[in-house]
Amino acid sequence: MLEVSGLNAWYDESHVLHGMDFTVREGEVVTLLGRNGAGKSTTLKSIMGLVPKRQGSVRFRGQELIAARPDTIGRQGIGFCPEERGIFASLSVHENLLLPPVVAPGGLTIAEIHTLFPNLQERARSPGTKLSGGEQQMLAIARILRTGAKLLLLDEPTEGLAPVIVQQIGNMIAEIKRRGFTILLVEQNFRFVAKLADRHYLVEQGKIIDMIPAHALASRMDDLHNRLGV
Ligand SMILES: Nc1ncnc2c1ncn2[C@@H]1O[C@H](COP(=O)(O)OP(=O)(O)OP(=O)(O)O)[C@@H](O)[C@H]1O
Repeated sequence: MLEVSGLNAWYDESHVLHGMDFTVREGEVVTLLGRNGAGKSTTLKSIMGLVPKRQGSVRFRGQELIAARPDTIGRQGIGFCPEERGIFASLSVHENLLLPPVVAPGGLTIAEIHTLFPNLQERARSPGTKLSGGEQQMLAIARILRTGAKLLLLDEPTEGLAPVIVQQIGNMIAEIKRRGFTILLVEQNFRFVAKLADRHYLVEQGKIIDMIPAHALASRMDDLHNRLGV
């Protein structure tokens, strides 16, 4: 579904990605693991066309997107949930949900979103500011499920959240996968991704240095703790 090859990215003079190569197949949950500053967020932003300069190849469903603009990339069916979540404080939960344009058929309806996220239904009229961190994260993910995007790029969805909320987000991602969405996930929370993902890519200094399938994760734990510094 997504094939990234030889991806380089820069912020002004700063060369951050140095030839990233990886793939995400339809229906998979795939993670990017790595230390702070390894280039994980920049990889998601580069796929979306949100870095000042990028080179290489990003193919989505066979179509080359390396020269495309962010709105064109979104309309191809890629949804991005940034680390800062992007909830509009002055809008209600319902208004936030309706904000992104529908880009393709097959997105979840508001009724389906409310079934999946009962909290968001209860809070439909509340302003974005009144939401807890966990509710904001759920809203940020729910919002892109509506658009018909089939590949979701999620940047650290559990950051700063309490363990019980992390568990809820995990259940929600498992349910989204069950419904046929494909997910590329950046995470620091190792325990969280271990249960969810099909494969893990290890990122170091702007490159993929290893790929670990889910079944091999247990035997690699010590090595990974050392490499990730967690
Ligand atoms: N907007 C920016 N301008 C300049 N440099 C940036 C910018 N954003 C990130 N960087 C730099 O790019 C490198 C990679 O950052 P990135 O955020 O992709 O790392 P990461 O692996 O996602 O880690 P983190 O979990 O800390 O976000 C870092 O050295 C960072 O300082």
